[in-house]
This record gives sequence, structure tokens and C-alpha cells, in this order.
Amino acid sequence: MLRLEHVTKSFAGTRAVSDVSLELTPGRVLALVGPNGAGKSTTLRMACGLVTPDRGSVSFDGVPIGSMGGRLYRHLSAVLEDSSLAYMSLRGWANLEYQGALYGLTRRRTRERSAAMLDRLDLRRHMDKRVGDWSRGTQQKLALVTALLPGPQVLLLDESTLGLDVVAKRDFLAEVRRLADRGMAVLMTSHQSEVIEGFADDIALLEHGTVRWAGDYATFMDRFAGGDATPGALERALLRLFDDGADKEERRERGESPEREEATTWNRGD
Ligand SMILES: Nc1ncnc2c1ncn2[C@@H]1O[C@H](COP(=O)(O)OP(=O)(O)OP(=O)(O)O)[C@@H](O)[C@H]1O
Repeated sequence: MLRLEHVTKSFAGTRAVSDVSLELTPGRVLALVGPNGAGKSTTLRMACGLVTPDRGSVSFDGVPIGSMGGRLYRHLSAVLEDSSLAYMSLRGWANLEYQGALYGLTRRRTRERSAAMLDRLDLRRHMDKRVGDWSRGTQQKLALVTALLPGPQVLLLDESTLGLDVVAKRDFLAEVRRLADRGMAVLMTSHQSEVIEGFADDIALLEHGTVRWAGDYATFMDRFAGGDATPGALERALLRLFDDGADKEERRERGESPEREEATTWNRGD
């Protein structure tokens, strides 16, 4: 499975990600959360080979992804923020079939593989129209269908439900859940805490490029939300964690030290 070990990346001397280690698990959704600039997208881009770490390694089933070439993309797909691979002047079908051909699929095979998903995501009625005329959310759903054409074991999603209406978001997430339930490993970033709440199986908190905490969602909620399971609990916990001022104030009120807990490394048994 996909494993990041001690990855570090700087841009022009500025450290974006520092010594991050994460491992994806088949059948589980890992959500990367953290404030703006925490290094979530950079981590995700290293996970799919778009950014090469300065230090550390990314491997799939023990093989460094850098040595896998195009083979990697039979195992791993990504839907990245604002980077739908669609050709805007082409119709939906032409886009899908072109992408299918890149994976060595015939037109017929591409249509067979995507058929059920196009129905579940309510995309079929758009497929004869130019993608450039589609709404952003509809384009995003096509990006998901396209990403899944090769039948990957790993799916990376970077803010991929941003801008989707409630129905599109529900359908998109239901599809991702369905895939995870069938064994796919998913790594997602999202600032929409309502998307992660009740959806992610695991959570990793990134701050200033490092993993502050990682483990399963229920443990996270016990530890940082005091077991609060009411709607919005995740957002409240994240506010306390990332709004330094508010956090210190609350701690003082509770008579605790205003300093926050030290970072811990990824530990699935945590
Ligand atoms: N290509 C790049 N060139 C220069 N700096 C970059 C580049 N990509 C990211 N950075 C910097 O690295 C840091 C981490 O950025 P990154 O996009 O990974 O954070 P993020 O957690 O995804 O943020 P956001 O929530 O705002 O999307 C930021 O300081 C950002 O400015």
C-alpha cells in the first residue's frame, strides 16, 4: 500500500512539509486536515509523484513510486483541486474515451467500466455536451469517473468536493465511500469539516508542515472533542486546535497549561 516515510519538501528555502510519515490502509479514508499553508496539498502531491520530496520516500507496496513510471497510475489516481484533466472543447464521452485510451482501454471497455458510475453520479445526461459548458461540480464528477477508469487501489482527493452543491457532494462522497468499502485506500484533504465528520476513518492533523497528531477518527474525537458526537463537533475541535488564541484562553479557563500538546507521529494504535 502507499506509504510516505519522513518526507520533507521546501520551496525556495521555505519548508512546506517536514518529516511527514503516513501510511494508507485498504478500505479506509484518511483525511488530512490543517490550516491554510499547513502542507496538505504538498503532501498529497508527493503521494502521487507530482512533487518529489527533498528527503524521505514514497513507496507503493514497497516499491519507490519514482521507479514505477506510468505503472504507478494503474494503482493510484488523484482528483486534484481545480485540475480536471478534461478537454473543455470536447464532449463528455470524447473526454472519457480519450482518458480510457491512455490507460489502454477500448471505447467499449471505457463505457462499460464507467456505466454504473455515470448513472449513480447523474452524469449520463451531460455526456453528449461539451465539458466546457458543464458546471464546475459536474466537471468534478467527471474527474472522479476518469480517475477511476484504471481501477486504482489508491485514490487521492484534494479539496475535491469544494463548490459542489449538496446533491453533487452527497453523490460524490457516496461513490468514494462505496469504493473504500470495497477496499480502496483513500487520502483526502478538505477544509469542509462537515465532509470529514462521520466520513473519514482516520485523521491526520498537519500544522506548519508536520504531523501534529494522527490516528483513527473516533480516538481523535475522544481526545480533541471530549467525545462530543453532535453535529459540528469536528469543526469546534479544529477551531480549538488551530485558533491558538481561543485554545489558550479555553485552557486557562479550565485551569490547564495554555501550551498545547506536543506533536505525535503517525501511530495507528494511538
Ligand atoms: N509550488 C510552490 N512554490 C512555492 N511555494 C509553494 C508551492 N507549493 C506550496 N508552497 C508553499 O508551501 C506551503 C504549504 O502549501 P500547501 O499548498 O501544501 O498547504 P495547504 O495545507 O494545502 O494549504 P491550503 O489549505 O491553503 O490549500 C505554503 O507556504 C505554500 O505557499
